[in-house]
Amino acid sequence: MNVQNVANVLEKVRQTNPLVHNITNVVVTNFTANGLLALGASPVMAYAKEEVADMAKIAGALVLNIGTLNETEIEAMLIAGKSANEHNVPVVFDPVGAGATPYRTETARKLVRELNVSIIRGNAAEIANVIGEQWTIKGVDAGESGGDVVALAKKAAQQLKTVVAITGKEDVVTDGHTTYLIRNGHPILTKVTGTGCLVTSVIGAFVAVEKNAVHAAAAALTYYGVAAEIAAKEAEGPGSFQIAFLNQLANIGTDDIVRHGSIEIV
Ligand SMILES: Nc1ncnc2c1ncn2[C@@H]1O[C@H](COP(=O)(O)OP(=O)(O)O)[C@@H](O)[C@H]1O
Ligand SMILES: Cc1ncsc1CCOP(=O)(O)O
Ligand SMILES: [Mg+2]
Repeated sequence: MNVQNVANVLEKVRQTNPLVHNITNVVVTNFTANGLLALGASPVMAYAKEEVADMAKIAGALVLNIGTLNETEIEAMLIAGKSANEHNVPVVFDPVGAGATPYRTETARKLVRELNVSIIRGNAAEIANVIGEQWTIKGVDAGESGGDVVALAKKAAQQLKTVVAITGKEDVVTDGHTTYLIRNGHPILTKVTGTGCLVTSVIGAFVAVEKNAVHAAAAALTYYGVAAEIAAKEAEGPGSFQIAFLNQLANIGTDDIVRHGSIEIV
């Protein structure tokens, strides 16, 4: 996977407009739908247990996010996830806040235990908590906490038998064997709520068209980071950044990714 491959996967998303079924949190719902539309994907949010199995099976990917979890929603996630698994629809999981409360941690573990998750995407602290590792958060950016993020990602991938994407100052994607490091993005992403949740759904759109889950996640994170870098140049603060970022998710193309993308195997 190199920058040209990243651009190729992006073009495939834009040409095929994959349906991404999200069961996500109430904070980020609108931003996620708009971000997926800007990318060129087709977002749908569907939560009722009566319909999630039917929606998941026609989707290109199912994205599960426990940001504002409750029992009704978790029940729907399990029904949707089992339907996706039966119909070979990839499941992408964001364990928002794992470690913050026992309920979140236990629910995240239950979902990865009971479902076949293709990709789990979180910050370092969340991924560490899902696998029961100690991880100290210093400041906002868990990725800067001094721990070995690559080692953590590999350990999580081997333990959970899934592709793991850890985001932060640098992003790591691994299946436990092949590991990519992506050095794109901008610190202002941490000043807009939902930028982690949106990138998980963007990974969903990419894995809908690129079946190699490591390649899909690495491509999505590179594209996302480049869009953020370009948007940050024209933003005065978090407010105008959010708008500029949505614009750049739609506007950037092959040239921008080839020029600014930073993706390497480590
Ligand atoms: N310090 C940083 N510098 C550059 N990009 C960052 C930084 N922190 C986070 N990002 C980017 O912000 C996006 C969201 O990641 P993150 O903040 O880790 O998610 P979450 O909000 O779930 O904790 C990712 O694309 C990541 O690469
Ligand atoms: C603030 C908040 N509270 C519960 S979910 C949520 C959004 C988290 O979004 P992200 O993980 O993308 O920063
Ligand atoms: Mg998050």
